[in-house]
Amino acid sequence: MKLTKIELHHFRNYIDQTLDFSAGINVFLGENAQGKTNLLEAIYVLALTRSHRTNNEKELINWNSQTAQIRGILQKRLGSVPIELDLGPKGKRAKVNHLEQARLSSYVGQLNVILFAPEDLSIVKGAPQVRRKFMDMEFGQMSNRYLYNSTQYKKILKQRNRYLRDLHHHVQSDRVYLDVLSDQLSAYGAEIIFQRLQLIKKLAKFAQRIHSEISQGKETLAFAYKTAVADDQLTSVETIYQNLLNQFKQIKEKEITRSTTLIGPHRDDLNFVINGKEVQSFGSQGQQRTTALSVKLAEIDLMKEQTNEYPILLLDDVLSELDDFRQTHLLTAIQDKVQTFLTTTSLSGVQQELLTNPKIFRIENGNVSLEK
Ligand SMILES: Nc1ncnc2c1ncn2[C@@H]1O[C@H](COP(=O)(O)OP(=O)(O)OP(=O)(O)O)[C@@H](O)[C@H]1O
Repeated sequence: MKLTKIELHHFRNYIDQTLDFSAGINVFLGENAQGKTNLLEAIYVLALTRSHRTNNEKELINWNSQTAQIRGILQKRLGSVPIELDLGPKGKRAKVNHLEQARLSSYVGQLNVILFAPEDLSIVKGAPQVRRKFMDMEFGQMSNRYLYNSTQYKKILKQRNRYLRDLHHHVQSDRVYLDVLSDQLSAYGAEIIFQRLQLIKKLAKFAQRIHSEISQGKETLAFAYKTAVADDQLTSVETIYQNLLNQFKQIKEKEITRSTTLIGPHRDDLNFVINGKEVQSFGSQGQQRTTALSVKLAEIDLMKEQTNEYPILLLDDVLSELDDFRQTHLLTAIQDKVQTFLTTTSLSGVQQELLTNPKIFRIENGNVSLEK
């Protein structure tokens, strides 16, 4: 999959901007605070309908405007597909082939992106929510079912937490309704956990091979999914569902006292293990970086396997964070396969011989010019 063109209207500091992209490497080059990341963000938002760096969508719209539009032309195996996302005070509207989509979840997945930013280097050591967000963002793009389940799960989780609070403060007393919410949460939660397990297994297979290559055969990387559901109950959606439901019955009083849902995929975690030891606790900085890189590269392969198209790679100021050896791995792995967009303040820290025919866009205060 390639993004051949993008049009921005009133998106951040871009008033009216049209850019034609190379199918290979595209570089957004410029000083700080000129609008490089805004361009990557526009591609990310066009793909996922939400930003990777803000939950406040108003921030995406130019300060002097009420609405913003992002349009893109995708080149897929089966032909060219125009997509469009409109942002405004009434929310978001998405179009594919000029047809408005009733649900955003049916739109996500048209354009698949993988973002690699310096924060991703903390995927190993960072807080568990970083890894949960990672799973939700990646798996949601690969599977509409996953995206639907996690949207429903979040909705019911919110309701359930509110209801637990009400029970705690005696605003409500009907425990049967709590059981109804527990049942619904267990059903969506079981789907999510089961799908995560399956996709993690596939992701691990690719990551293992890549990690072994980068570590020159010295290290074996494995993934461990941490959940409140007992290992021997993880065999099917049904067993996970029953297990969650039973646990909810047992911890009901505790949850009311704490006014929050204590188990489920929103509390789960993903751990990385090298040669039998958890990288989180024991890994060196180098091992953590190699793990992060292996996971990112594995995502590309997994997305290709799941969707039959290579995703687009967005590298936000990350090359300068990687040493030559890891840079070489990254750039060789994507060469001639994956359309890439990277931001940098300078090309001097980048191994330019590995950037084949890059199209270089110079960004100055929201103005874009092509570098000869
Ligand atoms: N909603 C908005 N409307 C207008 N301008 C905005 C808006 N949001 C951000 N900007 C401007 O965008 C610029 C920041 O752009 P961006 O985050 O892309 O920086 P960058 O070029 O990636 O720099 P760095 O290398 O520091 O990350 C700032 O000048 C900021 O004032």
